[in-house]
Amino acid sequence: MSWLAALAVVAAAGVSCWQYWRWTHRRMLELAAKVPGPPALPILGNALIFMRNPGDILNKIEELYNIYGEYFKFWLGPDLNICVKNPTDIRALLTSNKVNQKGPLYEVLIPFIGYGILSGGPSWRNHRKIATPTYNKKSVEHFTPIFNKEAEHIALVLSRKDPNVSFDAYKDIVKCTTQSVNQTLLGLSKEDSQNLYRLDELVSQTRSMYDLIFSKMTRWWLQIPIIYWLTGRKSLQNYYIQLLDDFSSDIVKRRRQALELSTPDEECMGIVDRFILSGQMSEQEIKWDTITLFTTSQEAAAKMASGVLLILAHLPEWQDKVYHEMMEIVGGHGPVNSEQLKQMQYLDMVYKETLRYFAIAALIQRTVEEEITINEGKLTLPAGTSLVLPIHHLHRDPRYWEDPYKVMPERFLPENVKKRDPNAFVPFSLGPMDCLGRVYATALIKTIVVWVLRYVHLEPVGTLDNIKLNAAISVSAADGYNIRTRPRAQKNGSIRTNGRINVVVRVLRYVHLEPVGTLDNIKLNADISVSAADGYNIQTRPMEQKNGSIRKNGRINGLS
Ligand code: HEM
Repeated sequence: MSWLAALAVVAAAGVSCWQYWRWTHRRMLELAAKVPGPPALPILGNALIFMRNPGDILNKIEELYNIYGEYFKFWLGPDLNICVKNPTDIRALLTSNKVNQKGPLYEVLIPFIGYGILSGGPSWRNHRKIATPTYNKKSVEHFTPIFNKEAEHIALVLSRKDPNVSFDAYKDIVKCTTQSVNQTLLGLSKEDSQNLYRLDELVSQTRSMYDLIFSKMTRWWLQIPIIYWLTGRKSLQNYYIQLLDDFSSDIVKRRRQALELSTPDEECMGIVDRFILSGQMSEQEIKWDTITLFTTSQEAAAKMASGVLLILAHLPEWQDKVYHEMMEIVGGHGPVNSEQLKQMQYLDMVYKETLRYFAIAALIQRTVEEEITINEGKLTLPAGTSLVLPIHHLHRDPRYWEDPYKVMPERFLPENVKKRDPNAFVPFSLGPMDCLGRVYATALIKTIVVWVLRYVHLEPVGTLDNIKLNAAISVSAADGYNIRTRPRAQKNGSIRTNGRINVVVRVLRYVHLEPVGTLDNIKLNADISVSAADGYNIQTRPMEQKNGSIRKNGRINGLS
């Protein structure tokens, strides 16, 4: 009997809480009732429809758009989510000062990276302000030599792959972006960068860490602590948190020691130095934002650079276009600079198509802080709504993208861009919480592509149709970025061998070779190894004397 009484009390308390919640949220409920969406269960809302793997979640959202149109709602427990796919409204919302907070799903990131630049919270604005100068155009210019060095190195690595064996380009490219980020954004020396504590472990574990975080975001029952613990996920989380802490502590320690000896120039100062020197952040905050900036940078840039290589491998005519454009503007060797990158229009088109197709942040979420009206005055979003903005779906909306599942860099030809709503392409998001690394990522990724194309010809594996995506935290090709590479020398019998321009080619660039005597019956000397007994006698004539053409001051114009 006493059990029944207790149960009745609990039930009554539950109903009272529910009634109280409905009363305090009556305005939200009233406005939500006007937005279409799938029927919701009590307490759970629509959480069950998101119990699926990361790739399928994108398909489910697409299905809901097809049923309910470009504005629809769903409930995750008591959390009202409204999805908006209208490009004009997306711009208005992302740039509105009524929508200046990240959404509740970012809370799942807090144990890993605390409140800060990516996860939002009270310190977001200040941390972002401190970090921003390292991402601007001038700073990125200073990073060019490091981008070139690391990109050349990885191109050489790719040129040594077996041309008959496919591999996941990401696994190599991420080493390049990691070393680049360490020596630029994080301000580390090459030696420090290569010896960071648990670096390789972190890079190789990032995907499983994202899967863990994403599973907690999308499976409601994992938010119940006892279930999280019982499924072993809590101890896995602890392992990742320790890994992140060890890694970031080592970076901050190294930078503190370096700063005791000297302070880098303002223009090329890394972010960790800025955090330390600002005197406005606790040690823990510095470590959290160091981790945030490390992973957002090296991992996103590597995925996107691998995506560009994958697309070029599958579209040989575009690979040729980009290659020839590169040879014309930059040439076969030497560093590439930002001015040259800007002139490479074909490369830019392929890059943009990659950003569209592999939109790294498939869905972003914000919290509506004050009521705001959209859809030409027809829809009011209540305060407290979690706004879901589907960059992935916007980038595949057939109203703006013909044959959206097809990879077609020509979509970004100027005449095609002109015809399209500019807000239909927002790979870096918009507004005050947009991507900080846009300029940085673009320069690094394009530099990598230039160097790789110089060294190798990219060849496809399988087809490009319907590549499966993994949308956990940041989008990637679920089965990897699989390609084959063939050194350019082997493909067209031309000049590059193991990353060095063949000596003969270099000589031919500088001089015209002329004979001495005849080639008939040359006497050989056969002791130990054969040689021309009377020597290899020739005459040389500098190129400009022969044809008055390109050589100036002993250098080949634009090439050496
Ligand atoms: C091409 C590669 C990249 C793409 C497409 C991209 C895209 C994005 C997007 C869409 C967001 C908004 C995320 C959200 O609201 O939840 C974002 C945020 C951010 N990105 Fe990137 N990103 C890329 C590379 C980078 C790189 C290389 C860096 C660092 C250099 C970086 C740093 C950041 C940071 C710090 C934020 C958080 C900004 C804030 O909330 O204040 N990203 N990025």
